[in-house]
Amino acid sequence: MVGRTVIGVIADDVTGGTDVAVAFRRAGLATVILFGQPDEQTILTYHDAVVIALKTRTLPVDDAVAESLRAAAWLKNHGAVQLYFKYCSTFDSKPEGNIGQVADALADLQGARLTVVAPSSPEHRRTQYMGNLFVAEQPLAESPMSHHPLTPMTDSNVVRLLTAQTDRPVELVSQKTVRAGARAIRECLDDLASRGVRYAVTDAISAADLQAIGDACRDDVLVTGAAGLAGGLGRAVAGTRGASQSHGEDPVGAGRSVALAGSCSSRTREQVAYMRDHDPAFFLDAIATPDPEKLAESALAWFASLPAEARPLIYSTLEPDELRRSQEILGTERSAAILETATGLIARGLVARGVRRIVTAGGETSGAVVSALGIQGGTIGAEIAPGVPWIYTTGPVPIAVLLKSGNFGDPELLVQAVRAGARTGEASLAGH
Ligand SMILES: Nc1ncnc2c1ncn2[C@@H]1O[C@H](COP(=O)(O)OP(=O)(O)O)[C@@H](O)[C@H]1O
Ligand SMILES: O=C(O)[C@@H](O)C(=O)COP(=O)(O)O
Repeated sequence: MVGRTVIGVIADDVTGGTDVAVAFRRAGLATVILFGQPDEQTILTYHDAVVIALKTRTLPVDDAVAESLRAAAWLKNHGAVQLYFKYCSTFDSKPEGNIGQVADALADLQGARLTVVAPSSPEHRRTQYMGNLFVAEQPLAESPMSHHPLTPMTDSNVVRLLTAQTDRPVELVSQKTVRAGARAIRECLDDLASRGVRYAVTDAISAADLQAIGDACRDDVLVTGAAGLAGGLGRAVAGTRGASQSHGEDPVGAGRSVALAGSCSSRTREQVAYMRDHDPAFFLDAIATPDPEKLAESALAWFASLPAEARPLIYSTLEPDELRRSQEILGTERSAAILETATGLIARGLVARGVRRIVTAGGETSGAVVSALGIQGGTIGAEIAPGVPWIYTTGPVPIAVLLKSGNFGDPELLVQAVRAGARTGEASLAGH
């Protein structure tokens, strides 16, 4: 172990926060996750890495910058010497921001000359070559991410995407340099810095590439990327190679379990379709009932009518053409706000009715649930899929939450997650 809080992590959404927390923990660092801005009462025992999971990805730029700086200041006051800005492995952002602006603000706070930008996360099949980001076999802009409800990604080139979000010079560190190893990467970064470049968008297509980048920027005051680089950096900082901390024990055990899905990603659509074939399911129809309180009431009344052993799904997930219709009728932001508010109210109602295990699909959706439940933090439990751990909340009545990124997990994940909780109170991914 490293011996003090060395890495302070600012994640731009809560599923990204859990993903990056797992990456640092797997690297051998004692890691804690906090949701939203901690206050002065937040008690922090000893940790190597502290993740603050925010919900800033789709906020207006100025708000996202202010929230990120506040979290960064807290982390620095609590001992962090290095900051890690975690954004999505598919660089989810609007054309105008706000990854670039948040990175600018954090770089100024840290006095960083040059900052690495590496969204690649090969474990999740996100790779970057010659600045172009791929989702499995497809360029980002041709992948299902081009249909995202809030941040449709229609350009695959990270240098271009970032350049549109910052006035500072951006250059590529290509795969050739990365393959030459950590020393060559470091020399390249130093050369770029001496030429006034401020961001190095760095290719990576394998875990070994990310390890070399992590080794190269081990001492940088600001590093940015997805969970892939966090793993490389974490191992470089910990001085270990893949040492894995044991995960926290499950304090919740068997309990009523419900899945809430708000993601419309292709993987979540498969997971929802699979779960609808296996378990009772309730569709949140925002067009028919554009009032979050009423929508939540009807979902909770439906839940109350189910037998106690049911493991239901409550979802708003739609196919891209249906989603477009919903957004045309209600407006993109209004429909998201209605559904996120409703889902938060439902989560609160479920906990009031004795539910102790909640599985959520979607980053914004998970953020709405965490905030409605007032969850301030938790310990990281076993992963049910790579980057998708159970989190056991702190507080007098702990609950287990599984905050699933829209794109992660096998098609059976939601069904397995609600069953694993109901049967044994535990589910883990072999090998992690
Ligand atoms: N039926 C729908 N109509 C309009 N917006 C929707 C619908 N279902 C979900 N959404 C919104 O789409 C967004 C999905 O984002 P998110 O939860 O982050 O998923 P992902 O992890 O796939 O990005 C949320 O704001 C959610 O409220
Ligand atoms: O990096 C990733 O892909 C994830 O950690 C992530 O950020 C998830 O975001 P959502 O897809 O919005 O859940």
